[in-house]
Amino acid sequence: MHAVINDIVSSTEKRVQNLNTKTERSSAKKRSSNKRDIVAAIKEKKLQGKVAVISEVKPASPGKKLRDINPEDAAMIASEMEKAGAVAISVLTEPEFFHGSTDNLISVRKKISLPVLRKDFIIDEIQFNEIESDLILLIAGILGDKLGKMTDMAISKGFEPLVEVHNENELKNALETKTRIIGINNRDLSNLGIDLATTLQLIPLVKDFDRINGQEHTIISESGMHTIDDVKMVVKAGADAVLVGTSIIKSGEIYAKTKELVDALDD
Ligand SMILES: O=P(O)(O)OC[C@@H](O)[C@@H](O)c1c[nH]c2ccccc12
Repeated sequence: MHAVINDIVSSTEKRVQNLNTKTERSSAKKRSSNKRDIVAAIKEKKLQGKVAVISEVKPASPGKKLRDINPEDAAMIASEMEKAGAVAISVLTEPEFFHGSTDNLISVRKKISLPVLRKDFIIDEIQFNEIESDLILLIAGILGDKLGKMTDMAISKGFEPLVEVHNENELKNALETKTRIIGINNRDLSNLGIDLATTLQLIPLVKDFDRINGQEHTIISESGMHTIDDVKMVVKAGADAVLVGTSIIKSGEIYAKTKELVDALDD
């Protein structure tokens, strides 16, 4: 794997060690019971002819600062995203490489009523006890054969898992878990390169699997989408939702840019 992802994982291992010394393993937190159901919300958006946009509160990506975001800003940004019709809000909580924070997520979740995704590198179950969120990201390429167990554990803690894949092997692994939601990351974590064709290649494999097994996964195309045409392309290919961070944050017009993507299918 590439240096950046290795660095992110080692930095996450240190965070996990700190959590362990704080003995938070015993203070198991369950997500609060008022369920913000993203699967139902995505279906509803689609029925309205709108694009289900998961809009991301993202201060930076590795080596690229986007915008300083403190908890107060995070709530304001998320609130504009909600007004513009976003179906859910993703909040980076990884501190070192993405400049995120758990305080940003707490502040967002208090302010808005949409489902909130915790965007972080989850490698140990103790991280489930850190903070409440509606969804939690599990990255197949990082968890490897721990993916199934971590998915079960996330569900038992009351989280909706979003299992992220980037290639066919990771997808096969993901489809063996109990997740209802598959995220197809167009960004290759090993070199950070973007290729929207990743979504187009993997969607048919999910659809085939679902047809054969009588299942219905919700598919989210993630990363690297900037324009109305980008979004139209992945939706036409069968994506149920899109996850967009950089282009919304960088635009400086959170409401207008989110709305533009939500309305991408309007004539
Ligand atoms: O900023 P973008 O290219 O619109 O991408 C958003 C989101 O998909 C991206 O932040 C992301 C996808 N998977 C991740 C895993 C960890 C951290 C971040 C991510």
